[in-house]
Amino acid sequence: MKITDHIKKAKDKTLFSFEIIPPVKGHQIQQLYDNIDPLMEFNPPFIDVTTSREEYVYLERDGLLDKKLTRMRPGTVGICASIKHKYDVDTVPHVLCGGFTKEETEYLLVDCHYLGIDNIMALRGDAMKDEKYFQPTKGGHAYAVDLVKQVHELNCGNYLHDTVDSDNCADFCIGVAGYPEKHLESPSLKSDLRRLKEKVDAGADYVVTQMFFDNQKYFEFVDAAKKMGITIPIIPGIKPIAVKRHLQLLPQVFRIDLPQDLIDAVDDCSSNKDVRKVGVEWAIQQSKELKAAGVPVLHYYSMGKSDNIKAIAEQLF
Ligand SMILES: NC(=O)C1=CN([C@@H]2O[C@H](COP(=O)(O)OP(=O)(O)OC[C@H]3O[C@@H](n4cnc5c(N)ncnc54)[C@H](O)[C@@H]3O)[C@@H](O)[C@H]2O)C=CC1
Ligand SMILES: Nc1nc(=O)c2c([nH]1)NC[C@@H]1CN(c3ccc(C(=O)N[C@@H](CCC(=O)O)C(=O)O)cc3)CN21
Repeated sequence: MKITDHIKKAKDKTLFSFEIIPPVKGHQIQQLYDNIDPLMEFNPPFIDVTTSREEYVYLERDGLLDKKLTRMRPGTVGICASIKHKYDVDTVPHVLCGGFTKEETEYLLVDCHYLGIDNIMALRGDAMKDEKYFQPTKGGHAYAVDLVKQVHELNCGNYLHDTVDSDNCADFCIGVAGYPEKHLESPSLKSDLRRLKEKVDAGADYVVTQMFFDNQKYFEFVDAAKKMGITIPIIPGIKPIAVKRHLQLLPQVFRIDLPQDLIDAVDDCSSNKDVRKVGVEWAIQQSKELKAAGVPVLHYYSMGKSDNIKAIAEQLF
């Protein structure tokens, strides 16, 4: 079922969802299930599965270093299919521009259609680890808006190189990313919102936000988006701080600000076990306020061990 239909069906009730990252290849999918199992009692209507960029690895061969390009965490669509089958929930694969040609993306979308996947998160993707800026892949899209257009066209039976007149067209519901504190490459929040509006006009059905730790930023973003004519659901993304290092890492990687009270509380912790507790408590307070404001879904970035997401969900769902 489409995310937008889940939201409509829930009426004014706030739904619970989360996001997971595929295991490093060669590792067991059971690890993933072990972290999903405890969250299923909160009835997530959907689970997102991220896609990681390919990266360079250096292999030693006969005393020389051989540079190879490889994807460390492949399997997004397969994991979506297996989770959908095992738990009977909708799954949302993250589809990236970076690392894929348009043709590869078309085939991936066809797989999703055959697998009964109804939702696609359309993203540009980050720069590769050793690149300073995002470089479009040869034959691939440069911006998420172009990927949204491709999915939208495919929904209409318009493939890249042929049109199919069929009553069995895909009908993907399309999610896109939004940035309450603007995307790192954008010159201003307003320019970034204009880009978001372009994605909506191209066919996006809902937005999931970048993590934020100050709800005011989300509320202002939603207001500004509405003023710009964006009326689709804007789902807040929540990440509980888990280790002291997140104080530096999260602002650096995601270009978001942390409120001083949260920084002080984490600084006062003598162990990462205490930091995890502070992170959970902060996320609970954030979630309660967002739920009271009537957000459609609370979407958690789990990305690993799910004990903290469970502790939050227990207080809210
Ligand atoms: N791997 C994953 O699962 C996830 C990744 N992300 C990351 O979020 C980041 C951005 O992705 P999206 O928001 O989907 O990308 P996007 O293409 O919508 O925007 C990327 C940047 O380009 C700008 N932009 C957009 N269209 C433009 C145009 N025509 N001309 C000039 N600038 C333009 C935007 O303002 C923004 O700064 C990436 O770093 C992506 O990987 C976000 C969520 C999940
Ligand atoms: N720019 C960007 N890239 C992404 O891949 C991404 C977003 N934003 N925002 C939405 C989701 C959330 N994602 C993530 C990815 C990693 C962590 C995370 O906490 N990672 C490390 C710290 C960061 C690092 O070392 O690179 C961790 O400690 O778990 C959280 C959310 C993936 N998505």
